[in-house]
Amino acid sequence: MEERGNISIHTENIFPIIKKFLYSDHEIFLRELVSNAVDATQKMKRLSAIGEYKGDLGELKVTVKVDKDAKIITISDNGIGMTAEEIKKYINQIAFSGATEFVERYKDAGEQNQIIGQFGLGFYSAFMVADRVEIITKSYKEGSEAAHWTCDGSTEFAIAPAHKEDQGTNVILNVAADSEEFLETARIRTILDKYCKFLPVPVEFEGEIINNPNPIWTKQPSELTDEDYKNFYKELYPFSEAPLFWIHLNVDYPFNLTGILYFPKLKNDFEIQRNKIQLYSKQVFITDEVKDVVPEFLMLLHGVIDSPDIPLNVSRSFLQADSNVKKINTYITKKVADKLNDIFKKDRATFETNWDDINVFIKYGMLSDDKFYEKAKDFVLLQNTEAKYYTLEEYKALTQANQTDKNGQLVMLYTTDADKQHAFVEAAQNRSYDVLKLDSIIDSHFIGMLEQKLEKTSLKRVDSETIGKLIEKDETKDSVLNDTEKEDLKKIYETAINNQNMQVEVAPLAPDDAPVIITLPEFMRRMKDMSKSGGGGMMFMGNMPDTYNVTINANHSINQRILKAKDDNKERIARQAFDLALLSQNMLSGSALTAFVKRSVDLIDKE
Ligand SMILES: Nc1ncnc2c1ncn2[C@@H]1O[C@H](COP(=O)(O)OP(=O)(O)OP(=O)(O)O)[C@@H](O)[C@H]1O
Repeated sequence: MEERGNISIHTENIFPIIKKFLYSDHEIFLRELVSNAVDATQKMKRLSAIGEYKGDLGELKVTVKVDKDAKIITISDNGIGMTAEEIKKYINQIAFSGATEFVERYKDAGEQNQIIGQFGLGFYSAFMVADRVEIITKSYKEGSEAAHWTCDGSTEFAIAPAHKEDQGTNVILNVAADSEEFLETARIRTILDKYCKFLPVPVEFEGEIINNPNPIWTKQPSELTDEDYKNFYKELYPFSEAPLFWIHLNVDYPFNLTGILYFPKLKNDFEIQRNKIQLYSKQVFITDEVKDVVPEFLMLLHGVIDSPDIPLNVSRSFLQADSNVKKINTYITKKVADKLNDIFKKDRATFETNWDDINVFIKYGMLSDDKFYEKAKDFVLLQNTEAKYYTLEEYKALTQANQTDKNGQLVMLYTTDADKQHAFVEAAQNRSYDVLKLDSIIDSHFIGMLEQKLEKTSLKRVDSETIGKLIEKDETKDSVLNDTEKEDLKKIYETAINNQNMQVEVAPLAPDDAPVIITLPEFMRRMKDMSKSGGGGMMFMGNMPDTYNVTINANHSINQRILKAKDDNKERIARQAFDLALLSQNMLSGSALTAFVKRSVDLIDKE
């Protein structure tokens, strides 16, 4: 006999809310219904395991079918099914989650975490796409009668006896006119692929099993080979290059979390590579926007995190304040640091080979997270121009004796472009100084951080001063020129250069140092860099022209020759020497370059 009734008071406003609130995400109905079907089959397994169900389980499976002509989507399972009473209780009284009762009854059997649904939207999300929903279901309980429930999206429902051979549930959606896009098999396949790819029970669509019910993150690391991890990466990102290495996460206290994080080969465009971590709850895909769950600097990693303890359908600000999320954040950071330390200790060669790809994570992490800095300071590497790698400690040991200045400050030299700054790198090497390669965007911040954290240490770009000034020692160099000669030389050069932004100075350098050296002071450059990246209230600096220091080597024979040259030739030679300095730094162009070439031809012609 058919029975009619009203869905409980809680539901008065639920349908408009479901339709409106979830408007943008209608496709989620399929995730919810397939998840319910999967839960029902899992419960069956559970009942069989604890001896409550003695029959043959058969092949537990969920099937999704689309009948475009009849405008119907059916989600079927051979799980526990429901009696008419259970439908009334679990489906009609929607505020009363069936899972709660299930857990109550079986909590002593353990593993109830596996059973509780956490997705919050539930069965009624079906009404986002259907104007009539039917359930035909038969309980696993012996002698149960099948039941047929129908509801048209109002608060009224009908329930009647039905015929169904096997236990299990068919949820039948009569798709609404405004949702017919979901009758396209391609669309359904895409949705299944997104949310159901790793559900723990086989899901069939169009005669095929579309999921991998045993993804590797649910297994023990000891069961898995490197090949397994690499293959899984391919499964997740079919078009990506093989990952460098990975971390298998596995924790059950104080929260539950499993997963695998991969270190990808980094491309230049970091933005594109973000949001490559997928968040699951009990193998159901939730989102790939993991901001707040994963520390910012680790968002460049790829992979999967699965946790039933992450609150899912809550607002962002709540997520940030959630204590589980904070713990998860800390845990992941620690695991990543430990893993890196492990590789560094066990296989430094591999660590060095991969440095180009991982240094951005590590530096970014050190900059943004003090705890990570504390761990990473032991394995962060500095690379010098000879492509050798040192830890901070090792590098200090290497340079301390030779590169400590007269004030006891250790000066580490670096280049941002070993080719362009070649003359300066060579001048440093001539003094047996070591030069680091710090050339990525993040390095300018990294340099600042090192200066703050390392005691009595500064970093200077190799072309920011003449070598004698970069690392000032106590020794004073004798000058071959007296003060009047120096003053004369300065004036000759000033006239020859004729540019206010070039600060000329005459200094006694080594005779084999270059005759003219042009430098952009470290302080000036950093301020300009800062204003370019919009920080530090230094915006005005960005518009100022670069002011270079031009150091004339008093001890170089050319400069002595200039003083002795005929008056009309003095400035010509000075200009030529200055242009050569510009040339060595790639700063000579336009009419100055043309003039230089002409002058050079003249000079050769005269020889
Ligand atoms: N395919 C099914 N087979 C058996 N029981 C089902 C099925 N679908 C739903 N149910 C019952 O209906 C209840 C309500 O489902 P609903 O999806 O609204 O909430 P839930 O699954 O408990 O929690 P969630 O909000 O996570 O979905 C379930 O707990 C379950 O007892």
